[in-house]
Amino acid sequence: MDLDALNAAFALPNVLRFVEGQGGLTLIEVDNGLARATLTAHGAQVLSYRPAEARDDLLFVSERAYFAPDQEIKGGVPICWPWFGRDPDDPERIIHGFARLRDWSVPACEMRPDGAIWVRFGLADDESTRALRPHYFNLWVEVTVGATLSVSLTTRNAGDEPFTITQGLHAYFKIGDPAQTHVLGLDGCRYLDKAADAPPDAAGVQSGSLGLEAEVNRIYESVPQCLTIEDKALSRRIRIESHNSHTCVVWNPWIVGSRSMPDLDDEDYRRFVCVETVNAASEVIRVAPRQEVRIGAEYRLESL
Ligand SMILES: O=P(O)(O)OC[C@H]1O[C@H](O)[C@H](O)[C@@H](O)[C@@H]1O
Repeated sequence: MDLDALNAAFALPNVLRFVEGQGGLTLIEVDNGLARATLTAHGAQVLSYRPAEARDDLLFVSERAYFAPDQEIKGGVPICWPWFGRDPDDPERIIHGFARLRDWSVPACEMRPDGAIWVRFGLADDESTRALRPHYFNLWVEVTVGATLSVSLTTRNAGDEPFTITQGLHAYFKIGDPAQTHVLGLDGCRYLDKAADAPPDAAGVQSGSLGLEAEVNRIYESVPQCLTIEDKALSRRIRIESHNSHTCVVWNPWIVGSRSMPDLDDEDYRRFVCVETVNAASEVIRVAPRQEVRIGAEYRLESL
């Protein structure tokens, strides 16, 4: 990407600049008084967000994450599209779709009246995407870095045939200690249990808050709009407000899972939990010709 051109168009002295990061990836560094954040055009991914008064980052990024043009980055808020989980057309394909492997363009970037920085990333179909899915599309990821962090993903069907997608904002939240972390707001929600030792069609109903004591890999259905991660070790709450999503994936790979993933440290299961705003499982989204659909989430940190 042409960093000089991006900086000439959008840089704001001491507030926003484009730099080259590890693996040659394009990074956007933001420090606007409300928060500090790092975004990358690779996958249109937020890598880091820390509000001005916060001690710790909202997000986790693995120290073993790959930073390379054709790899996904383990951490931050990966964008999963046009399939979430396994591709129903071909389960051998990369999990969670191709959007997070691509370099997105940065067509717009501005400071809002309240001082927040808004960035728009764009991606459109090309020969290689049409080889995987024969769809004509425009995608936008919009990120707002302010007193809260907002991420949204808009899909526009640019063709004449309807298509279906599943998708997700696969947020990796930093935690201080799994034993002192709970996910609140899922009480009474049905879930599909995808943990490695669960039988193929295992399901359950959440009772009370969800603690982290073993592998968790659950797809919760009909979830409320607002969920909370309470983290006593970091003395904070993370509020997650989702839009156009009624499904939430909670994932912590625990010890065996962390050890099995080359881009995670063996101990990383102690350092994050994923609480993902998704359209997945039975929540498949149909996009009619010329129609736009949007999924989004706003993340807010509060002290305990
Ligand atoms: O592809 P990754 O970023 O490693 O994420 C991988 C994980 O994502 C989701 O949370 C799924 O529910 C898990 O089954 C999967 O293992």
